[in-house]
Amino acid sequence: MSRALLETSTGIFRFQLRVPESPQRGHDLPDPWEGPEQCHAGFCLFSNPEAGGGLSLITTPRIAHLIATSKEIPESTGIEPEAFYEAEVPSKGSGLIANRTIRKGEVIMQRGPVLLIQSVPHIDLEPGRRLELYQAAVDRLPEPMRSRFLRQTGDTVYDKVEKNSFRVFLDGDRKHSIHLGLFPDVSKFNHDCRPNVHYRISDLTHTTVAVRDIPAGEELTISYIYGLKPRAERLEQLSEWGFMCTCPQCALSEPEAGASDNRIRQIKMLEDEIEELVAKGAPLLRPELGARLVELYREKRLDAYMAPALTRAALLYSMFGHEERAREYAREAVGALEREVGPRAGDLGPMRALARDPKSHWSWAVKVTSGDKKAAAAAAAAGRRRNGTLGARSGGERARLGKGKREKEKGVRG
Ligand SMILES: C[S@@+](CC[C@H](N)C(=O)[O-])C[C@H]1O[C@@H](n2cnc3c(N)ncnc32)[C@H](O)[C@@H]1O
Repeated sequence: MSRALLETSTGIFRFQLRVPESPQRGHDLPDPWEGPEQCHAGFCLFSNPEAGGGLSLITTPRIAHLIATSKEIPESTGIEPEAFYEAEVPSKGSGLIANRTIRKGEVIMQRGPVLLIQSVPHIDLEPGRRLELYQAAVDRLPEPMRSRFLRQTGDTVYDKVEKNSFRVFLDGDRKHSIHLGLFPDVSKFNHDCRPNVHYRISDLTHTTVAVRDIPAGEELTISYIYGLKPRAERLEQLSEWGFMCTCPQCALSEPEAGASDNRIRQIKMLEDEIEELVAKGAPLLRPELGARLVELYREKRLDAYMAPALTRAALLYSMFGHEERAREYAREAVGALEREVGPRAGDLGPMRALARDPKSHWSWAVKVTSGDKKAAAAAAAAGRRRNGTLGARSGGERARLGKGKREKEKGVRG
C-alpha cells in the first residue's frame, strides 16, 4: 500500500491530488491496473481488465491514480434485462423498446464506463496517433466488453467515441477533469426531445430512470441535449452528432413547431417574471405563478425536467402560507429530485422537510413583501432555480465537443 493510503481520509484525498503529472508515477497503480503506456504530452493509456467488465483510461497519471485508488466502479444493476429489448427503430438505427410497463421512477440501468478519455488528447492529438491510441485502449478491454464497445454506432473507434460518449467530470473543477465516458449499454438509447427516461452521471456511475410510466412497446429514449429550446436550436445542436433528429417534436409541421416554440418562450418568460418578482420583493408575486409554471412544463411533456419547477412552486406556496399546496408540490419535488438529480441532490433535504411539516419550514409564510431576512432568503431560493444547483440542466448534455466548446474547454481547463 502506498504511503498516500495511510493518511486520514481527508488527508488521503489531499495527498492524492498532489501526485505530480509524471508518467513514472503510474507504476504506483494497484494490481491489476496496467500502465502508463503510450504517453503523449502527459496523457497515457491505463487499463484494468477487472474493473467492472474492463476499463481503459486515456488520461493523466494523476487522474488515473485518483480513479484507481478512490473511485468506485459500480456494478451493473437496474431493472431485469427482459424488461426491454433491442430492435430496429424507423430512421434511428437500433434502439430500446419496453417489454412491460416500466413505472415512473424505476432505475433502468446503472453502469460504469468502459473507456474514459480526457478531452485534451481527444481534441489535440494528431488524428492518426489518436486512432492508434484509441484502438489500443479498446484492445485492452476483455471480452465480452470489447465486442459490446465495438457494437456501438460509428465507423471507426474515434467515430464511436464521437457519437456515443457522455461528459464525465472526474476531479471537480480542477484542470483535466473533463473526460468523455463510453457506456456501451447506455449507448443504445436513442434521442427524443421529450424523453421518457432521464440520465444522470455521478462520479463514475451512469444512471437512467423512467420519468413517466412507459407502456410495453414504447421506445425508451433519453435527451442528448437540454430540451427546453426552440426546434431550430435543438436541430442544429443535434446535427453536431451527425444526424437529423426525427423525434415527434422535431417532426412537427411548421405551424405546430411555431406553437411549440411559443410555449417554450412562455415558460422562459414566466421563469424570468418569477425571478424578477422575488428579487424585487414585488407585490405582484403570487404562488399561482408557481402552479402555472408546473402546468406549462407538464403541458409540454417536459417530464425529465420537472424538479426546478416543482421546487419553485413548493417554495412559493410555503412563502404564502398555503400548507396543503406547499406539501403537495414539495412531495412531488422530492420524487423529481430523486429521479433527475439523484440521492445527493442539495434540495432533497429541504423539500423533504417542507413535505413533512410546512409550518416548521424556514420558508413558511415569509412573503417577499415583508422585507425581512428570512423572506429574502426564501425569495432567493425560489428565484435561483434555473441557474442554481438544481439548474434546469440536471440531466447534463451528451459529450459533444463542438467548435465553441472545444475552444472553451481548451481555454478554461486545458
Ligand atoms: C448513441 S447512438 C443510439 C443508438 C443507435 N441508434 C444504434 O443503432 O446503435 C446515436 C445514433 O442513433 C441515431 N439516432 C438517435 N436518436 C435519433 C433521433 N432522434 N433521430 C434520428 N436518429 C437518431 C443517430 O444515428 C445517432 O448518431
